[in-house]
Amino acid sequence: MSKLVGLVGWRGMVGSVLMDRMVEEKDFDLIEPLFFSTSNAGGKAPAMAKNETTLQDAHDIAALKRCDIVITAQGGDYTSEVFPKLRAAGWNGHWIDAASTLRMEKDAVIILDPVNMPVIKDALANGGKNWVGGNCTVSCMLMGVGALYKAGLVEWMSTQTYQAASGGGAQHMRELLTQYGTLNAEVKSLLDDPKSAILEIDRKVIAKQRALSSSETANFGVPLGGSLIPWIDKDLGNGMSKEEWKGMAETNKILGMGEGFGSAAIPVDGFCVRVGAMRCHSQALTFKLRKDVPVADLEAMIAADNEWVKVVPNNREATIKDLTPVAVTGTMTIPVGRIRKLAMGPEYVGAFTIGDQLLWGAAEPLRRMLRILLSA
Ligand SMILES: NC(=O)C1=CN([C@@H]2O[C@H](COP(=O)(O)OP(=O)(O)OC[C@H]3O[C@@H](n4cnc5c(N)ncnc54)[C@H](OP(=O)(O)O)[C@@H]3O)[C@@H](O)[C@H]2O)C=CC1
Ligand SMILES: N[C@@H](CC(=O)OP(=O)(O)O)C(=O)O
Repeated sequence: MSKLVGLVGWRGMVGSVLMDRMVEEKDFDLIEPLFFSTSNAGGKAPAMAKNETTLQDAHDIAALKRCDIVITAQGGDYTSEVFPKLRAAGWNGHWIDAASTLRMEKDAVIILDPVNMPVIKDALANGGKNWVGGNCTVSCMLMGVGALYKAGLVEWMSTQTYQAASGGGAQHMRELLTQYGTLNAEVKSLLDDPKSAILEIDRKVIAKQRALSSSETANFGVPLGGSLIPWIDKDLGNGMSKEEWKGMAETNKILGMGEGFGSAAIPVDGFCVRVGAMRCHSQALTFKLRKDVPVADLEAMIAADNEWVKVVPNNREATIKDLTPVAVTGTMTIPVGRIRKLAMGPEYVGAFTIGDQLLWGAAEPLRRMLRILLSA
């Protein structure tokens, strides 16, 4: 008999991408889905429903308890409220979650199976039941350059990120586009006149950016269109943003290294920056390798690591064509390019990588974990 799989958060942005991928990969052929809602219990479940066509109340512990597996992309507040109650009620099913809430819990595994299948298998063999998707930036980075970690080559890594508006959620994407629209409208007549002075356009744009209404900056707090914001997530009070903290903590946990695994953690640190891209997170990486390895060998290792990674030749033409958010958005491809030795010495290597933060950064690891559980 098919497993009963509860789906919570399926109509949100991450959830919608997840549903699309599940349909594409025919995951629904293998399960009996039970759709939940926090706002429309009793309503009609989406077309993927089979026998269970009524939306269940996502806060109804008894309804959730019926499920063999629950997948949620509803968000951290939902997880904080419902997950402890569900476990306390004696539910022993598998919980697959997109939110960060449980990620660093001892009994939770951060799932990214092309990178850490051994860690997942080990946890499964030991009765693991809690599976959490990683931070989008970390997951996309490891899909690209995980090979260097697996080979034990990385002494440390520094990341400089260029994170898209979608990381904040749907409203942030809308706000970014509204800001771009407002700025364009402000100088439209000057742009239409090829003889207009660029410095006048520039003056008007900066004046408008500084005067954007509070409703036009309600989500980011400041203008992002035509600007950037070098802070993402909470202020940890020690000069570090929470997004930056996740880089080292999650990279090591995903790889089964550092605290809790009886080995030294690999240092990962840098700056996380919000830019005016829509839904792809990009990162410039600096590696200190444990030894001097030729660039061609590094490229070969990266290219052979998984079926989605694609090495982009380090030349201008290939880079501007294939190594941009516009090229990558909506695809499963993880391009890694700009791979070259840096001036600091032969063990120092630079690379640039991009991933769709709603696919590999959020939805895809969840549906792949479902498949792993179904085939276990
Ligand atoms: N955004 C991101 O980049 C990432 C997000 N995550 C995690 O996933 C969680 C969900 O994120 P995200 O998908 O962006 O959140 P959304 O705000 O898009 O969706 C969350 C929920 O909001 C409710 N909702 C209310 N109004 C609407 C509407 N107009 N359209 C769709 N849904 C609506 C839905 O619940 P209901 O149907 O019950 O009303 C939905 O499941 C995050 O909180 C985070 O924990 C993880 C990785 C990346
Ligand atoms: N913080 C990420 C998005 C996200 O949801 O991250 P996390 O899953 O670690 O909370 C960003 O803003 O780009």
